[in-house]
Amino acid sequence: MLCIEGLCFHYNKTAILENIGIDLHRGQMLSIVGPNGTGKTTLLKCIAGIATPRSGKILIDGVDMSRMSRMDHAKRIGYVPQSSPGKFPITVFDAVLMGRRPYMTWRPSEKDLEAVANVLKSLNLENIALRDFDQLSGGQKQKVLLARAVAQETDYLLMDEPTSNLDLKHQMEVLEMVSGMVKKSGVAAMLAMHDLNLAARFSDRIVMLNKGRIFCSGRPRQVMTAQNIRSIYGVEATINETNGHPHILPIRPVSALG
Ligand SMILES: Nc1ncnc2c1ncn2[C@@H]1O[C@H](COP(=O)(O)OP(=O)(O)OP(=O)(O)O)[C@@H](O)[C@H]1O
Repeated sequence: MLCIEGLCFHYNKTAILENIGIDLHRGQMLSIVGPNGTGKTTLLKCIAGIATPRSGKILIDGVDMSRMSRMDHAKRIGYVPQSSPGKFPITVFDAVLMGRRPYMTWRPSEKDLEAVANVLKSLNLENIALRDFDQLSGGQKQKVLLARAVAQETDYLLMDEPTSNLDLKHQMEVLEMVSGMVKKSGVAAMLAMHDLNLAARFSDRIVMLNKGRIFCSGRPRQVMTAQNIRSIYGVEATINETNGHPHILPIRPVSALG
């Protein structure tokens, strides 16, 4: 289990996250939602070890993350950033192979190469395996970064807006794949999501953040209410039920009601 307790994060003197407490169990998909600038990326960066919390604890399977070596952390937590690194002058295959770094010595083993080939196949990336990463489209890059994290074979997968650059088909492909890993392999996934309908459809639980604090959390039906969406997003919305999931239909910004 990934357990976040009383986590606070500041940029200089500005509080960005305050008293965040979240439990993520294996076999669960949890989405973090909330307006722009509310701290979703910062929270994922704290768990990914890129940002250092001012206080609070992150326990990974009972072990305090702050006491883990970088390699131990990398064997447990995979992270797919929101945007790709600036220049990344390597092939797609090599970019995905970087996910195997925690397991490799100075050269990849047969197992590493096989793991990369399997991930490229499952994400339909085989046909671009030898292309330069820098020359890919935004959506292709996003899938390659996901492939790199999947090749890392961690128990916990963090994804920052994993569908933001993807067309409809690729959004479904990526979320179906992650959902399959969660259900079949017992991986736990935490996703920062802007698309509330995709979050409602694929998540077991949703945490709604507002101004760096947890506003509410629970099953999609408990969180995706017209009242919560009005309070947090300032949007009047109708919530319908489609295939057993809440479906949010935004009507208008609350301020435009006059
Ligand atoms: N390097 C930084 N220095 C100072 N403040 C920062 C820095 N990075 C982010 N922030 C601030 O931290 C707050 C939270 O940002 P964060 O990116 O975590 O929000 P978010 O919920 O992921 O936003 P979005 O939905 O727009 O991606 C914002 O107010 C942002 O301006």
